[in-house]
Amino acid sequence: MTVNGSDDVLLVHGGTPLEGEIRVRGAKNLVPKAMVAALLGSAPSRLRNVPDIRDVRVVRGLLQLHGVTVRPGEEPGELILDPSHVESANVADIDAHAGSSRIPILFCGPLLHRLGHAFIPGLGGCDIGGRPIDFHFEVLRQFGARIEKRADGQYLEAPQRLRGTKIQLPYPSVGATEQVLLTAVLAEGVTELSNAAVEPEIEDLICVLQKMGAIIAMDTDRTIRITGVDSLGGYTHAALPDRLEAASWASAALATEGNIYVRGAQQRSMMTFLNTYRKVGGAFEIDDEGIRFWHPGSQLKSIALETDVHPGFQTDWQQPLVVALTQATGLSIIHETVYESRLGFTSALNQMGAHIQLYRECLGGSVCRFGQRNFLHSAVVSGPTKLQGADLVIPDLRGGFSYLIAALAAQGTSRVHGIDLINRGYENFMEKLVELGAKVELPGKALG
Ligand SMILES: CC(=O)N[C@H]1[C@@H](OP(=O)(O)OP(=O)(O)OC[C@H]2O[C@@H](n3ccc(=O)[nH]c3=O)[C@H](O)[C@@H]2O)O[C@H](CO)[C@@H](O)[C@@H]1O
Ligand SMILES: C=C(OP(=O)(O)O)C(=O)O
Repeated sequence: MTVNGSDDVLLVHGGTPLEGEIRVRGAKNLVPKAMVAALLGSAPSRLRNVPDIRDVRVVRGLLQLHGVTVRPGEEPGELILDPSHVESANVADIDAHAGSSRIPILFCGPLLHRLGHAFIPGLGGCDIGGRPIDFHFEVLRQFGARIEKRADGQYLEAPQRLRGTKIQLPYPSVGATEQVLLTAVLAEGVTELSNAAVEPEIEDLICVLQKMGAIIAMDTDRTIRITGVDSLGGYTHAALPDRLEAASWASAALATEGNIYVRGAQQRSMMTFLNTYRKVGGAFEIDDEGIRFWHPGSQLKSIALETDVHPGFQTDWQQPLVVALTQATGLSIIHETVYESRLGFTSALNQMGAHIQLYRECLGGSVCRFGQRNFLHSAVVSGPTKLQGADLVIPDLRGGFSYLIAALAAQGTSRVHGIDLINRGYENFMEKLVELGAKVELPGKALG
């Protein structure tokens, strides 16, 4: 199969159910962070189940700039990361990665421990809200770091060894929780973090750090206690599978009336999604190797859905599932409580024939942080509606995959622009589409 991932328009001829088997590998929201954790060790680490996605390549490049040797291991998807010669990197070289991903912010703690200073370029990531990083800098200051914002990025230094501290996050931020973990493990003394995020990817990062020699206790009330140690070793770890990618394919099966076996999908990290999938009328069957998702042929049912921090319904599951909800009978209500601007992608679905109305109010069970603040963060989806092919421009990672699903479910041909963005978090997605029988073409290229 030859696929040139740098092409940026995909022609999608819709109307064919996706059927077959694909495999998901390690989670986009864990693997790059486990790679950063390797910086903290005094010995090489071995990370398995690593997907070939852009966020991994960005972190690999940043680690190499800081003297970490990163090479493939013996088995496919294995990386060996050797931090024996960590060194300062040239600011201009780091800055070349500006805007590429959100992971560079997590280099702060490890670099402060290893070098006493760090430079963090402007962050990238999906444009789905303001995405401030104030919690990150506040906690780093509490550990004793000094931070200076300049035009090209953030300059940090640790005049002395960072000290454990007591932290209460204003909101259970995934990134800020990881920032605390990656900093506290080598800080002097105990750190107590309350209102922490507890996503499965965070638990897996804690497993990685524990393998390296860290002492981390998780309470049931979102409190994490970390007892700093003087040094850490390497780890051998198989990354947990990508529950976000798995749910995207599950939504694709539902929207296209298909049947997809997602090898690698795990029930434990997807329980909330599976409950919702069942309420919508989707069918699934779980075995030891993965989960089969399919449309059972009966009408899909409308639901009320609120995104939330784990164990709630993950916000990254929302956009692909909304496409399937355009095919459900009745009114579905979506309340997005994690990001204030994650529903803008629906305007293109409306151009395709969907009926989705956005609201500033908090629709659904609870009032969220965005309630009185003028953000269109609730939606009512009225279905079922037939979708027609259209010209689509991908706005963000999950929105992009949602447009692919919509185009595949639609009658006629769609031109999906900006598809390279999907390579940031979906490994070999075009090969997978072809394997599932999708009729897709890269203009001027062979896809199979
Ligand atoms: C690479 C990665 O793992 N990305 C995931 C991570 O993003 P990320 O770690 O960036 O998301 P956070 O959990 O930090 O953000 C959640 C909310 O907190 C706010 N916030 C966050 C930090 C801060 O300093 N100040 C602040 O106000 C954000 O604007 C957002 O409204 O968790 C999100 C929530 O599960 C997922 O959607 C992303 O896929
Ligand atoms: C929002 C996402 O990712 P990031 O935080 O990397 O932008 C996502 O994976 O859907």
